Amino acid sequence: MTWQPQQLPADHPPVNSGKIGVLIVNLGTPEAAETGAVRRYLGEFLSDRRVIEIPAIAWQPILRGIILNTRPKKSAAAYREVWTDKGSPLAAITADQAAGLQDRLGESAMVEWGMRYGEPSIPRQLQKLMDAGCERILLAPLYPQYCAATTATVVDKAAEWLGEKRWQASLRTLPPYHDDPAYIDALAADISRQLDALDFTPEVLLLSFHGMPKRTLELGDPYHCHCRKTARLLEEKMARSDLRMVTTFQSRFGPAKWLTPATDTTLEEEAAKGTKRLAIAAPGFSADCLETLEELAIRGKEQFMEAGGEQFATLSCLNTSDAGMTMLEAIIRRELGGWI
Ligand SMILES: C=CC1=C(C)c2cc3[nH]c(cc4nc(cc5[nH]c(cc1n2)c(C)c5CCC(=O)O)C(CCC(=O)O)=C4C)c(C)c3C=C
Ligand SMILES: [Fe+2]
Ligand SMILES: [Fe+2]
Repeated sequence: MTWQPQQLPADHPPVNSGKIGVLIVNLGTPEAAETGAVRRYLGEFLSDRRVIEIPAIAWQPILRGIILNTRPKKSAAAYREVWTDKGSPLAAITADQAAGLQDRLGESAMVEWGMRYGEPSIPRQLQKLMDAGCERILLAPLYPQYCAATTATVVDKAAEWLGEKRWQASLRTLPPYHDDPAYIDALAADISRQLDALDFTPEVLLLSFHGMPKRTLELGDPYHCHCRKTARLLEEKMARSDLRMVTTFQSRFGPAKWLTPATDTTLEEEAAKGTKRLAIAAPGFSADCLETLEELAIRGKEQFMEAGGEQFATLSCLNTSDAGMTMLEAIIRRELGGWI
């Protein structure tokens, strides 16, 4: 029997289009700063076995019976404090990063953005790229430090989608870039620029990374080591003898032991031991979000000032800064090597 084009499966892209797709991915965020939307988002996020490593039979009753009845109202109030005209900051900034990357890559690749939890979902965006003829796709989780709860779960979700395809697009994934000179240089330049623009001279620069349960370090997750290495390289690169740099971990969740030192207790301890002027940066977050704009810039400031601090500044993440976009373009282009 001779091959007929109409025999192509319905989900097949245009033949030999040769197009390349890039999907940048971040964590996910609620659709609205309202209790119901936050409950739906947290329900999906906190049901991920990569995020909460407790057997579902024990965890789901706690999640459905307690957490989803209490936390969404509190979190929605926090989201309202940082919500923008364009929606959640994390979604708005990620969309802008994709548009900026598209401008920089031009015709050589089609760029989309997606979220691991909520919308636009990874399957939806992978399908969009494939429908547009992309046969090769670079999946780029925008987490500089590898963590099973973030990087690996993005790859799991894409693999789940691939598992339903008869004819799969070829997929590459962006490796962690915690020690990549392009990333360290971008952070050093952007943080130095922001420090120089402050109207005070900080004594301490806190480098606050998202926390993880301590057990994940003991189980072999490289996340903690990646954060420490980023911090060490950044400190070396910035070479500021006038500034004491301290690495901390934020956003503790639940009763288990998390990585230490914790950002909130460090802020109080620093103030208590006499530090008056402090700046805080969050190098592990590619985009500003609830964790930086509310937890650090609002709650963190309150904690430091109430404990005796006098001047406090939260620095922006790389977002769509020149330094950040130049870094993103460089690491994505490198990964597309051989394709474009
Ligand atoms: C056990 C719970 C959590 C783990 C593990 C965890 C890991 C983790 N998270 C990020 C990045 C982000 N987390 C964000 C919000 C957020 N994180 C948790 C819990 C865990 N995170 C919760 C419950 C929330 C929601 C907000 C709240 O109710 O407090 C965000 C911001 C999302 C936004 O909409 O702005 C980011 C980004 C990393 C990098 C990480 C592990 C390394
Ligand atoms: Fe988180
Ligand atoms: Fe938080």
